[in-house]
Formats: sequence, C-alpha cells, structure tokens
Amino acid sequence: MKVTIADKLPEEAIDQLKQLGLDVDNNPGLKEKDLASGLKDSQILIVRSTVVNKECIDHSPKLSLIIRAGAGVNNIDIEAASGKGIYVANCPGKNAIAVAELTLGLILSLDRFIPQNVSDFNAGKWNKAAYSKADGLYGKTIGIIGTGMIGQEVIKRAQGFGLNVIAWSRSLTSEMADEMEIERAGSIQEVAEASDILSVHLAMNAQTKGIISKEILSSLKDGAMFINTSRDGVVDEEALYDEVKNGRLKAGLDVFSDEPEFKEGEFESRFQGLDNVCITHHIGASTNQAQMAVADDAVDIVRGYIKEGKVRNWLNRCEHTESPWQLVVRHYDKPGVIANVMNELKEANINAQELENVIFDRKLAACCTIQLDAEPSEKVLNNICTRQDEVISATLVPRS
Ligand SMILES: NC(=O)c1ccc[n+]([C@@H]2O[C@H](COP(=O)([O-])OP(=O)(O)OC[C@H]3O[C@@H](n4cnc5c(N)ncnc54)[C@H](O)[C@@H]3O)[C@@H](O)[C@H]2O)c1
Ligand SMILES: O=C(O)[C@H](O)COP(=O)(O)O
Repeated sequence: MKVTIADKLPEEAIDQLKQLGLDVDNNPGLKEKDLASGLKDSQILIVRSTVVNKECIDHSPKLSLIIRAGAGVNNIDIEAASGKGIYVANCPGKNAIAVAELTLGLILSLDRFIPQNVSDFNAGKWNKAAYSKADGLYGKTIGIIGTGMIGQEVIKRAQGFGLNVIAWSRSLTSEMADEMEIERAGSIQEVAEASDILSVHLAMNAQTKGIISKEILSSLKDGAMFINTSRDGVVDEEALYDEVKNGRLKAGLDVFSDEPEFKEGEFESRFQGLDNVCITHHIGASTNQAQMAVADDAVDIVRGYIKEGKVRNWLNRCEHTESPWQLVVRHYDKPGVIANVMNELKEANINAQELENVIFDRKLAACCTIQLDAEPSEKVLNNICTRQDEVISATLVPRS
C-alpha cells in the first residue's frame, strides 16, 4: 500500500510509516496544482495545509484515506471526498497548546511592542522612551470566540496572566463556563462589547465564514486587540484592515487571506508596515512538540486503518442514515452467506446502507447487522431464514 505525504512531517513519522510496511512517497514540496493531476497509485494521502481539491480527488483512483495532520480541514474538499467514498480524518487537539502559546505571544507582543523593540535594537537604535508605553494585561478582559480545544487552552493561559475571560461558543453551557471559571455570553456581539482583547478560535466552514463581521469589529472598544490564529475566512478582513489602518484597533494575526502557498520566498501584504499589527507566518502549530504529537496521531490513524480497517477521527461519516430498519442476521461463518442475504434484499429493491459483520469465538458463527432503507416483507425474511445451513436467525429491529 502506498502513502503520499504532501507536507513536512518529522522523520520519525516517516520511519514509523515505513515500519508499517507502507511504500512511502515523501514529497513535502507538493502544492495544490501538483496534487490536482492526481495520485495514480497512492491509497493514503497525508497533508498539513496543502490544498486537496476536487480535481485531486477525481484523478486519484486508488485514494481511500486523506489525513489532515493538524486540526483545520478547510483545505480539503470533503464533499468531493465523501462523493467518492474516501475517508477524511484529522488530528484534533494535538496542536492546541502550541496555538494557545502563540496567541498569548501575539497579545504580549502587541502590548509590549516586542517585535519593534527587537528590530530597533538590532538596527542599533535605543528607544526606551517609546517602548515604555505599554498598558499591561492584568485585570483586563479577554473575549474568546469558540471554546474548542484551542479556545480552552487560551483560557487557562489568559487566566494565568490575571485576565478576566468572557466567552461565546455554540455549545458552551453555563455549567461548562462555571467549571472553567469564565463568564458565558449569549452572543459574539456581547463578547466583543465587553472585551479589551478579542481572540477567535473557530473552525472555518460555511456557517462561520465572516462571522467576525464589520459590526462585531466596530463594537470593540477603541484601542482593543483583535487576535486571529484560526482562519482568515472567519473575519471580514476588509473591515479589519480599515480598523487597523485607521489605528483604532490592534491586530495579532497568524492567518490572513494572502498567505503564500510556498514555504519560503518574497511576498507582499497590505498588512505590512503597520505598527499596530503583529503577524506571524502561520506557525501556530509549528512547535516541535506539536508537530511530533500531530504526526504520531496521523501515523496512528494509518495504523488503525491498515490493521483493523477502522479510521479514527473519521470526519465525513454520515451520522444519521435514514435507515428506519435494522436486520440482524446470526449466521454460520462460511463463504456466500452474506451475499445470499444481500441478494434477497436486492430482489426486493431494498438498499443496505451500513453493514457490520462480527465473528464469535471458535469462528463457527457470526452476526451481521444491516441497516435498511425499507422494511422487508415476511416473504423476504422467510427466504433469508429458509437457508438453515447458512442462517441461524434473522430479526428485524425498527430503529428509533
Ligand atoms: N494557526 C494555526 O497554526 C492553527 C493550528 C491549529 C488550528 N487552527 C485553526 O483553529 C481552529 C480551531 O481549532 P481547535 O483545535 O480549537 O478545533 P475544535 O474543533 O476543538 O474547535 C472548533 C471550534 O469551532 C466551533 N465551530 C465549528 N463549527 C461551528 C459553527 N458552524 N458555528 C459555530 N461554531 C462552530 C466549535 O464549536 C468549536 O468551538 C481549527 O479549525 C483551525 O482552523 C490554526
Ligand atoms: O489547522 C491546523 O492544524 C493549522 O492551521 C496548522 O497548519 P500547518 O499544519 O500548515 O502548520
């Protein structure tokens, strides 16, 4: 089995994949356009931020599993993968601490002018007067949008700095907020109005696109900080640019819309040269600790897939099949039994949506559970049970 790696993974992970007996095509320089021509003979593709588009999926006949070695999966066309029966999985939480650490770094940098301090020092300029105008963080309020893995790690670190925390998240309950010792807000707007610092930690998807709108940004206090280490698409970047250009807000960003696809080289951004903006190179996840943790997780997903046929962190599984009926067939474990059951269902024009077959100790008998899109008639059930040398029992269970 062949695995293609289209981003940089630690050597240890490459070795572990080889030890699993895989043919490893380690090609970290591959870009979206390279992948778009397809992977002719790879069954598994591992990426970090490299885009896996529909063309890649349509032109990769053997591809069966795509792993995002990281958290955000907006670089993968999941809809196209689902249409071709390709598993998509990610490695959630493994880089959350690293991103939280960077988030605090951006906040401290903006408050204490750390990048400008260093850059002036290196240029031989001493400027204690200008750089003694920091406000300090203690006792201020940070607003957290999205209390997932990263949001929660940011909360702990912010509390360590003596910041008060107010948060909004779609699934944040009062009990959870009490446990985290934070204030729970009813809306993003409410968080923005109360915050000296607003930090966003949402996944990027159709519902969160532009969720940090012009109105949200304009309801931040004068001089407030806006921090984004999630994805550029969650914020109205035009509005953000206006707010930082006119000097009303400060921004700490690890993600922005014209982020280069290449790893090293010249580039231009409208955010360059603004003193109230601190931008890093999408390095939230790029500590050794996080990269090792993510890579270990990716290897473990591959291991589970090739050894047990199971995909951990499987993202594109249909959670709710409409199958109203479940057929449980206990049967003798020999060739053709399930095929005969399926044939009876096919004759009755009944579709089997999900199927699981498990085998008992002694390897004589097995149990097959099949989710059906329609109710089989008595006649179909009788036909299945008639093969007494194959079927022990067939029971129809309505799924509620
Ligand atoms: N800068 C980096 O290097 C870096 C590293 C890791 C993750 N990230 C980004 O940060 C994001 C969050 O990562 P995480 O590990 O905390 O993920 P997570 O899955 O634990 O949290 C995601 C959060 O987004 C919220 N969310 C998702 N869909 C939503 C919707 N439709 N409406 C409202 N809320 C929604 C969830 O409720 C949750 O609070 C990732 O998706 C990724 O884009 C960036
Ligand atoms: O979603 C993520 O995990 C991050 O954005 C990390 O991106 P990277 O793997 O390209 O560093």
